[in-house]
Formats: sequence, structure tokens, C-alpha cells
Amino acid sequence: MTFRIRTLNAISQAGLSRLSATTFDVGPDVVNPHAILVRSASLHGQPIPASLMAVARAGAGTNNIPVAEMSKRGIPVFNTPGSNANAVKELVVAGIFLAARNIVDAAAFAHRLEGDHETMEKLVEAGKKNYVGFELPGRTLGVIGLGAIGVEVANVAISLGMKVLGYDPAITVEHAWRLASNVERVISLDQLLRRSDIITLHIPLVDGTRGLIGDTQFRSMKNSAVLINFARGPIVDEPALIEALDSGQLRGYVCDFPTPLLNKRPRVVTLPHLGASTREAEENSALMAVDQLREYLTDGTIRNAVNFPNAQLARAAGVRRLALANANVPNMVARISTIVGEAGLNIADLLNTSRGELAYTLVDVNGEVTDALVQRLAAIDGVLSARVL
Ligand SMILES: NC(=O)c1ccc[n+]([C@@H]2O[C@H](COP(=O)([O-])OP(=O)(O)OC[C@H]3O[C@@H](n4cnc5c(N)ncnc54)[C@H](O)[C@@H]3O)[C@@H](O)[C@H]2O)c1
Ligand SMILES: O=C(O)[C@H](O)COP(=O)(O)O
Repeated sequence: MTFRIRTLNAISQAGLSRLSATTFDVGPDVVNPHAILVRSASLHGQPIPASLMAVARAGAGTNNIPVAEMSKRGIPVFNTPGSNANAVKELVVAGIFLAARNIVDAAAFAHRLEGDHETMEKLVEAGKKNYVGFELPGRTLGVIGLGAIGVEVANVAISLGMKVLGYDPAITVEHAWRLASNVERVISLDQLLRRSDIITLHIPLVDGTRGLIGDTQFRSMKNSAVLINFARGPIVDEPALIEALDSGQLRGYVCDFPTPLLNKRPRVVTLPHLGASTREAEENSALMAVDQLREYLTDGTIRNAVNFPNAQLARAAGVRRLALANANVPNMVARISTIVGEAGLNIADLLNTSRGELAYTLVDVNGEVTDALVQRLAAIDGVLSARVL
């Protein structure tokens, strides 16, 4: 079978080259795709093709993908955890320095200077007092979200001599292991906001984090705090942000998400969503996304889906594999195996695994699988998708 993969956005060739032309038809104009490879292009409001089996996001955030609708159709949505964390960390550190030393506004001032050498020197000496900054050692950085990026930012801030506070009620064991031991864990967002000189956001945009930093949170911050946002624009409530900047509560805002209201404002630095735009991060992300997608399409393996559990089952030579996405409800495995048995097929191996309301089942069988069998399995109440590999 040839799998059709539609690409949206520029996906690094390093990844695409791992999709052999004999098995995969890949490109932006592919119709009736079995899979979509995407970065930040929005799939919200787009029709979901009946042919679609999987979506792979080369990157971390999946807020551009209607994950709940994909889940209802039994379509896994993959992302690439950690693949661009170093790139984002480096830009966040740059952002901290930009804010601490007023670099963007100061550079713009220097850029506007006119006159001969002597005149410029005078203007420089008269103007530089407006851009006095502060140094980092001894200052407190508050990191909201201690995942792949937050941990790296926290650790580098420690090495710069900062005191670091971290807030993440759902930190994973793996990320906790990577965190420098002198990062202080705080148990409420409010505590972090009250104690930090600089606050940096490293959380996903979901319903619960939209507008998380609003009026109340700005009022909790120290006077003259700095906010860094390389996560997603809408996590910060924009009217509240403008008010905090105007009142001086906020000394500066550095973010990766320009908007009409933020553009050209003093003490605001906006970058054009550059966090993951390094050759290294683009390659890492594309390699992970492509490998995960290829393994899913050809073998039913799931690694790093945001809506389905991980699923890996070694496959003996010669078996046919049934892959089913199903609701996580009682008796599903029994119903599937009964129908397989009624088709006269012996089950060689089976995996059933679940995550929340969703489950995933791989059934390896000896013998040929007919279309009629796949259709019978797909018709079981609670089965969201079924295919044979
Ligand atoms: N600017 C860019 O180019 C760029 C690049 C990569 C990622 N991002 C954004 O950064 C986000 C984080 O990326 P990551 O790779 O670190 O993801 P991650 O999944 O490794 O980490 C996110 C962490 O946030 C925590 N979290 C979730 N809600 C929280 C809340 N309300 N309060 C505190 N912690 C909370 C989670 O428990 C998790 O540990 C992405 O979802 C994406 O939106 C932006
Ligand atoms: O969530 C992410 O990984 C980043 O926002 C990167 O987005 P991009 O792939 O569009 O640069």
C-alpha cells in the first residue's frame, strides 16, 4: 500500500527523506491524505478528510489541531516532546538579557542618532541613562511549567547565579530528575508571582491556561517585574498586560507572538514565533515526527501521541495485524476477539492499552484478513477506527 502524506508548513528535508518514495507519496498537494505532517498551521475549522488516519506535529504545541475531534474519529495526534527545547531555551535566555538591559529600545535609540562623530557622542552620553539595566545574579526567576523547556530554562538560570522558583503541579518524574536540585518548588502560582523579578511561561495553551496571566496575576507581581512568554500569546490576557505595562507594574514583556496592540510599544519585544526556528530544532522535530508517523502507518506503533497511549508490540514474521482505536469501556477485547475467532483466525498476539477515555488494541493473527472482517470490527459499538496492516 502507498500512504499519502500531506505536508503543511516547511518540514525539514532531514525528516522527509526518511519516507521512501516506494511506500509514501508526500507533499503539500496530496489529496485524500492518510496523514498530515504539520508545524503551526491551524487545522481548526478545516474538514477532516475521511481518509485521515494520523496527524503528526513536528514540534511541541498541539493547540493548532482539533485534538478532541481527532480522538472521536480514532485519529492519533503525535507531537515531538523535547525536540526543540534547547532552541527555545536559548531564545528565552536571550529574551531575559534583552529585558534586563533594555537592549531593543536602546539599540533603536542608537539607530536613530544623527550628526557627526562629536554630536553623536554627546547624544549617546545624554541618552544612555534612559536605558540603565540590572544584572541577573541574585535576582529571582519564576518558571511556570517545568516540562522539556521549563527545566532547561530553570537550569541555565541557576548557572547564571539566579535564584529559581518552579511551579508545575503535574511535573513528570523524568523532568523532576533533570531539574537542578537548588530550584525551589513552589506550590501556588500566586507565591511564584509575588516572589519573582522575572517570570517565564512554559506551559501549553489549553482551555485551562487561556488568560492564565490576567489582572489578578499582574497585581500579585512585584512592581517592575518582567514577563517572558515563549509559550503561546493567549496565555496572557492582553488588556490586562497593556494595563500592567502602562501602570509600570510590569517593566517589560518579551514574547514570540506579535499582535497589533503590542507592536511598536516601548518595553515590549515581540519576535516572529522564532523559538523553534533553528536548523537543529527543525531537523530534530521533523525526524521525530516522521519516524513516529511512519511506525504508526506501517506497524500500528504509537509513540508520543497526545491523545492515545503508547503502544508497541513486536511483530512475528507473516502475521497480519489489526489496529483498532476504541473507547475505553468494558468487554471491548472480548468482543473484538470473538469476531476474529468467528472469522476462523487464530490470535498470535494481542495488546490492549488505554489512556483516559480512549484505548488502542493491536491483534496479530495468523491468516488472511478480509475487508468484511475489518468492517465488522469497525462496526462494534465503541470502535472508532479499524484497519489491517
Ligand atoms: N515559541 C516557540 O517556538 C515554542 C517552541 C516550543 C514550544 N512552545 C510552547 O511551549 C509549550 C511548552 O513546551 P514544552 O516542550 O516544555 O512542553 P512540555 O509538555 O514538556 O511541558 C509543559 C509543562 O507544563 C506543565 N503545565 C501544564 N499546565 C500548567 C499550569 N497551568 N501551571 C503550571 N504548569 C503547567 C505540564 O505539567 C508540563 O510539565 C508548548 O506547549 C508550546 O505551546 C513554543
Ligand atoms: O510548539 C512548538 O513546537 C513551537 O511553537 C514551534 O512552532 P513552529 O514549528 O511553527 O516553529
